[in-house]
Amino acid sequence: MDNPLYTVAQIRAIEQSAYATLPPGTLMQRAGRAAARFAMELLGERTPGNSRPVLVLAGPGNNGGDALEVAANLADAGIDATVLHLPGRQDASEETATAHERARDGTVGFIDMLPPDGDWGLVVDGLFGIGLARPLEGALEGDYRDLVAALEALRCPILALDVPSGLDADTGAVVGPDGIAVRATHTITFLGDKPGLHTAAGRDHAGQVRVEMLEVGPEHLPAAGARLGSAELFARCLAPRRHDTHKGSYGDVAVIGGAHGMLGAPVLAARGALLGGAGRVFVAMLDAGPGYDSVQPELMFRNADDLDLDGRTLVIGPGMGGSAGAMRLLAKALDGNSPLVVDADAINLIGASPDLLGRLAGRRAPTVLTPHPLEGARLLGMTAGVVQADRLASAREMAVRTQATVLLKGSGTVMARPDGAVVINPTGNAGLATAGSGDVLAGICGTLLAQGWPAWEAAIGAAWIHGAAADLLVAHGIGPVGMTAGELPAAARAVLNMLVQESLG
Ligand SMILES: NC(=O)C1=CN([C@@H]2O[C@H](COP(=O)(O)OP(=O)(O)OC[C@H]3O[C@@H](n4cnc5c(N)ncnc54)[C@H](O)[C@@H]3O)[C@@H](O)[C@H]2O)[C@@H](O)CC1
Ligand SMILES: [K+]
Repeated sequence: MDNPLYTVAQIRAIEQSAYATLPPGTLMQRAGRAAARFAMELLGERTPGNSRPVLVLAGPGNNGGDALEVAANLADAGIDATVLHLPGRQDASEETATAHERARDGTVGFIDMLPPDGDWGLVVDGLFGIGLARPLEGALEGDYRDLVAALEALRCPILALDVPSGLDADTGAVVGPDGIAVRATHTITFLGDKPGLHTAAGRDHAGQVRVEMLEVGPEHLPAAGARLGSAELFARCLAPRRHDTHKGSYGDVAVIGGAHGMLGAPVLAARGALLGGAGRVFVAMLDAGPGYDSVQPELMFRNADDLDLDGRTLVIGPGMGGSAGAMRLLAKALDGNSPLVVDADAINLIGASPDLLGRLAGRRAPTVLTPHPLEGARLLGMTAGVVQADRLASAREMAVRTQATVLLKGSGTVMARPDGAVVINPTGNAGLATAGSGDVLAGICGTLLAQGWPAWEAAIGAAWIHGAAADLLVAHGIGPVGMTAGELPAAARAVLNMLVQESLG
């Protein structure tokens, strides 16, 4: 299944192309019908026979027109719908004006302000969609800010039309330095899915996303530069294991890191690599550390300076620090021909050294970088805030500068390639916001490279499997609160085996 993600500019182009073949207002009417159906599903799910009214928030533009259509459709279905309409200063479009008339002519109720004691069965957010041009603000502009803040206190489902109001559909950032956006439980998005619903603040604001194409056919759709991840994107790498194999058949991983005081990081990465299926896994410590891992005694511990790096997949950086020794080892790893995952301190070192960056960009072997936003920011010479403001553009820029596959961690992990292709990972949860989970991810990425996966599939697969492992743990009550990184490798192993099993059909 292909899950394209379109920019606002592309959605506008799809709209224009489709409108050229349709009578005016058709798409808005279709959007209104589809969203009203979704609203009724949500009302039905809550309590059968729920008679609490639906509050529909309608803004000044066509997103508000969609909302008015929803209200009219709900009223036609006998549902008590109340519209809070904030018309704005400019004239509404013809379609929105028509939708307004339709709602006015029916049994829809209209109010001017949110009653303090409203008891709603559902709120429909049709304030702003892809036309949001600036942050939501106060009094002069119709009290959008206070209205959205007041929704936070409601306990009913909130269905956002197209995009939760206040969220940037391209980036997933809340618009404005001190901005606010609707926190929806569900979003029905029109004419194609949008990256901003799946990364940065997007996942928290969009809730569950349903894509509604409004009967617009594929001939109107452009090529997407970004897509939402799925197991199908790496399915071709999921080979069942043959009987006649041995540990050498599944690759060696060496995790290089572990300066004094940070010895756990490479061990976590190594456990991720081992349970992810590599034949043999080494932990190459920079400083004297433990001789073995009592939890996972299969791991082989070496001094980093003594380990032969050739013929192994390397994961370099976890807990590595920034010593001269670390730098020397990193230069050696970058110059070699081994598949490589560059993580944590190794990324910081590259960010501070044009020489190391040059060696990285000159590599030929498969290479994946796994920065979190701050490491990514160091690589680009900017702040983490700037990276987060546009995660897709930042990841693309990192991929261009490093000529490597980049996996930018965070809610809605973004994978980017130097040619500009982007995938946003859909799995995972807040349980991953814990020390060491990134080390395990680097280990999983390394183990997939060691088993022969190309860099792109290894990055997409590692993010997907790591997130799905966290989702599996949550399903068993292990998180999101209190999930630990050490619990991830076994869960990732379960996910990987399930995927292999499923790939057999
Ligand atoms: N693109 C399409 O083909 C379709 C679009 N539809 C809907 O139309 C929406 C886009 O409509 P519009 O382009 O009218 O844009 P919006 O309805 O998202 O908002 C634009 C309006 O809001 C005002 N505005 C923007 N930011 C503001 C702010 N912070 N405070 C106060 N006012 C602000 C603008 O001046 C303009 O009047 C989509 O998101 C979707 O919901 C649907 O009708 C289906 C078809
Ligand atoms: K909206």
